[in-house]
Order: sequence, then structure tokens, then C-alpha cells
Amino acid sequence: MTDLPAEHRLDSTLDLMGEGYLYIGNRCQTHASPIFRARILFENTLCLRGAEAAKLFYNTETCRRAGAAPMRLQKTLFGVGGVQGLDDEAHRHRKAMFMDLMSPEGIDALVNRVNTEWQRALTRWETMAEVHLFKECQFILCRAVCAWAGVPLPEADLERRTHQLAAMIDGAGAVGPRHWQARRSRDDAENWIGKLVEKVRRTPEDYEESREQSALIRFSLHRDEHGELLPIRVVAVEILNVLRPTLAVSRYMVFIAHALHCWPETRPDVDDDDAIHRFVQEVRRYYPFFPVAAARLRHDVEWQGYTLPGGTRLLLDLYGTNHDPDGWEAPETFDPERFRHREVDAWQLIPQGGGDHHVNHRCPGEWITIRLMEETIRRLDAMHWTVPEQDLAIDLSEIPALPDSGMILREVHPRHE
Ligand code: HEM
Repeated sequence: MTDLPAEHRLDSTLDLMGEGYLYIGNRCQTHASPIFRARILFENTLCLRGAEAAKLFYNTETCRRAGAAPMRLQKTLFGVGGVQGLDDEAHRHRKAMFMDLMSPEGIDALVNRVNTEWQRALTRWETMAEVHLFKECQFILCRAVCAWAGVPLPEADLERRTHQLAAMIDGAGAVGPRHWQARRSRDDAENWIGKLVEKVRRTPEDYEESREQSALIRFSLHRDEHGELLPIRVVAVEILNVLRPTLAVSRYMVFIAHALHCWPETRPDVDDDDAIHRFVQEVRRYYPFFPVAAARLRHDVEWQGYTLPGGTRLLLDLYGTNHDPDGWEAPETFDPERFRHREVDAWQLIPQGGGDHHVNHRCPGEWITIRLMEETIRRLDAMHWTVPEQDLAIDLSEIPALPDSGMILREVHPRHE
């Protein structure tokens, strides 16, 4: 590894935390290289960005996930024993359980629930002096996804459960109290879902008929590649792997309102589905969400003239690949039109991972995310809203990033009455 461009600090974790989404991109720029070596969390790590790096990272013969993600992320964001840490047949089998939820009808059912909840919320927003869009979208999504997944959610628990799911995302990259809050939220949420799984398993015959529609029932009765039911805690982790990231789409909903406000000239015609789709793709490319994904090399690999040693941890820069100047013209400009004549391949636009959804760890919720974002444009277009003075800056050193204000809207009411 002597030839690889390298950071010569004893440990670069503080730089990474200080620069956030820009850390890997900044170093790739300085080293004029898509790869460099650094010590992160006291371990030799290869940081990479760009489409060619994504192809290496998502090659399942070269890279594995077991033992790649730091334990502090598993204890907050992912949960222990979930699909994110599996490889090979165990991964493909578990992944199919998620992919089975993503039929066009299944996705429509979730989108319809979200639209109904949005409509309900709008009647309330009309009576409010200010609408905190981020918080409101979290409540909408929490109600809708719990109902969709077959998870009972009494109205009295809505606020508590929404905060728990949100805390797992918010505190994942943090240190100190926010991190510990995220851990407590995960423990509590896993206990909550675990009890529901036990109930389904006590009388599975009661649930056979509704099995098709509900992640709770499907996952509770799912059998692994050896024909065994999954441990209850693991089922809870996987059901939370549906609830938590769906709630996280609230961040993209805020980014859509932010982009419509900041670049009104790019606003798509709502009767033009292609224009709406281009806008959504550009929001997913431009705005920060997941900074990196982690894997480990299974064995020594020759790549771009370097020998990369087996066992080394890789960090693929998702944000940086979406902003890679070698892959995107004027990457720091928000321009949905860039997608008009551009094929989107599996390696260059990777806010939700790259490669193949069935084989790789690419996000199974990508279609849900895109559909919910497209609907958000239509819902926001059907509303009158103004944006009062507020701090709309997005600090790229903060992970996960969001406009400081959470996006406050005023004078909200339906446009076509
Ligand atoms: C807010 C929008 C979302 C973003 C930005 C996002 C992003 C991601 C990313 C970056 C990965 C990891 C890719 C990798 O490790 O290579 C991932 C994996 C995953 N996502 Fe999403 N996601 C979103 C929404 C969703 C939704 C709506 C669901 C489910 C309904 C979902 C479920 C999952 C699961 C289960 C995995 C693990 C897949 C595997 O390990 O094979 N995500 N997502």
C-alpha cells in the first residue's frame, strides 16, 4: 500500500467529523486521486469516490459487509443482526424478504396512505400560524408507514414513536448525549416491535390471510435459507428497517421544499411526470443524506495500479460520488435539466447505494422514496405557502444535514378550493 496517496495523521476521525460530507471529496481533490488511505477510528481505511470506485465496492466477490460497519452505528442506526451486515446467500435470502414488499401495488398502497395523511394534516395546517415542515412530515410518514406495515399505532403513542424512530437517524453519527438517546430509542423500539412479533407467532393461523399486506406478519413468519424462523430481536430490527428509513424520507420532503424555494426557476410543471422525476433525481443527487457506505476487502485486489490489501475497510463516498467532478458537469449547481439527456446507471447516482437491488446492498426502498418525493412536489404545488425569514443554510459538516430551521412555512392553505 506504500504507493497509495495517504493521510499521515495518527488518526483522521476528527477531520472526518469536522468536515462531514466533504471530508473524502476534499482529500480526493488534494491527492488528485479517487482513493486514499487514512486511519479512521484507529483502523487503516481506504476512502474512495466515483463510479469506478462504486463498481469495486459493490463487487460481491471482492467485498463483504460482515464486520465493516462500526458497532456504534449498528447499536443506533441499523440494529444488530440486520440485512445490512449479511453476505452471500444469507444476504440474498433476507434481501428478497424486503424486495417482496416492493411490488407496484404495495408501493401504491403506501403512497396512498401518505397522501391521505397529508390531506388530513393540511386541514390542520390551515389553522396554524406556522408549519414546521420537517416535524409535520415525520408525523405523516410515521402514521402511514406503521399502518402500511401492519404495526398498530394508537394516536396517543404517535409522538413518542415518531421521536424514537427519528432519534435513531439523528443520533447515529453523533457523540455524547444524542448518541445515547439514539441507543435508548433503538432498545425501546425493538422491545415494542418484538412484543408484536411474539403475538403474531403465538397464533400464526389468525394472520395467514393478511400475510400479503403486512411487513409485520411477513417478517414474523419469514424463514431463513435453512428453513428457520428468525430470532424475534432480528425480526424487530428488520421491521424497524422499514419504519425508520420511511420516516427519513421527511428529510427529502424538506429538501424538495427548500429547492423549490431557492431555485423557483427550476420548478417542474406538475402535469409533466418526466419533469417531476428529473427534479427528484436532482434533489437526490444534490442534497446530502447518507455520507458513506462501509465494506471490507475479502482478499488482496489490484485496482487502478494499486495493490489493496485483503481485510482492509473501505469507505465509499456516496455524497462525493454524486458530486464527483469527473462524473457530473458543474456538480455544485442545482440543475434538474442535467437528467434530460442522461441515462442514470447503477454507479454514478448513488444516494441510496449502487449496483443491483437484489444482489447488492442497494436500498430496497429506493422506489418508495422516489414515488413519495414525486408526490411531495404535487402536494406542495397544490398548496399556497410562504417562506418567512429563517436560517435555510445547510451545514455540510453536520451529519445528517438539514436546513437549521427545519423549513418553516406560513400562510398554508389549499390552492384549488
Ligand atoms: C430517505 C430515503 C432513503 C435513503 C437516503 C436511503 C439510503 C440507503 C443507503 C445509502 C443504503 C445502504 C446502501 C449500501 O450499504 O450500499 C440503504 C440500505 C437500505 N435501505 Fe434505504 N434509504 C432510504 C429509504 C429507505 C426506505 C423507504 C426503506 C424501506 C421501506 C429502506 C430500507 C433499506 C434497507 C432494508 C437497506 C439495507 C439493504 C441491504 O443491506 O441489502 N430505505 N438505504
